[in-house]
Amino acid sequence: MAKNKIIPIGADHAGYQLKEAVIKHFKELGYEFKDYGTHSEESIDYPDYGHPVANHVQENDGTLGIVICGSGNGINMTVNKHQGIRSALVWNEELAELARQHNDANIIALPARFISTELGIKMVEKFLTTAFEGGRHQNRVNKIACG
Ligand SMILES: O=C(CO)[C@H](O)[C@H](O)[C@H](O)COP(=O)(O)O
Repeated sequence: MAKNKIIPIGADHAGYQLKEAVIKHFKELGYEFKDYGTHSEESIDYPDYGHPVANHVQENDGTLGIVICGSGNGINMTVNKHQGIRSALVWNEELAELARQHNDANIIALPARFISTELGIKMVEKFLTTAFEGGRHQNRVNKIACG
């Protein structure tokens, strides 16, 4: 994704520290973020921080977003309720790459309590720098949408 596109990011309290680390690392590389919170480790509800990221991606074509919670599941389920959102919960670099190459994922969901900061950053890097392959995958992606 082009560095001049703003990356929406949101996390719950379990993902707060990783969110801060991701923003710091990628800002140093020239990326820009819209940080939808949360802004501390005080306990909150992940949907309140996932929905704004999904809305942002829906409203800005070609944008890639990042969501983080403890397991990654709750916030991943939240954003995937939005039309046109394809969020992938990833556990290693190859899955982050495949989510872009094969699924044209537009949000990456990270399980902060189960991965290192270093791995989280590596997966985000793969996600942001890998293109959708199209071809046979385009037809499949088209068939994901329903309703
Ligand atoms: O949504 C989740 C589970 O699917 C996340 O892992 C949350 O971060 C987790 O449930 C938060 O748990 P806590 O005990 O309230 O900190």
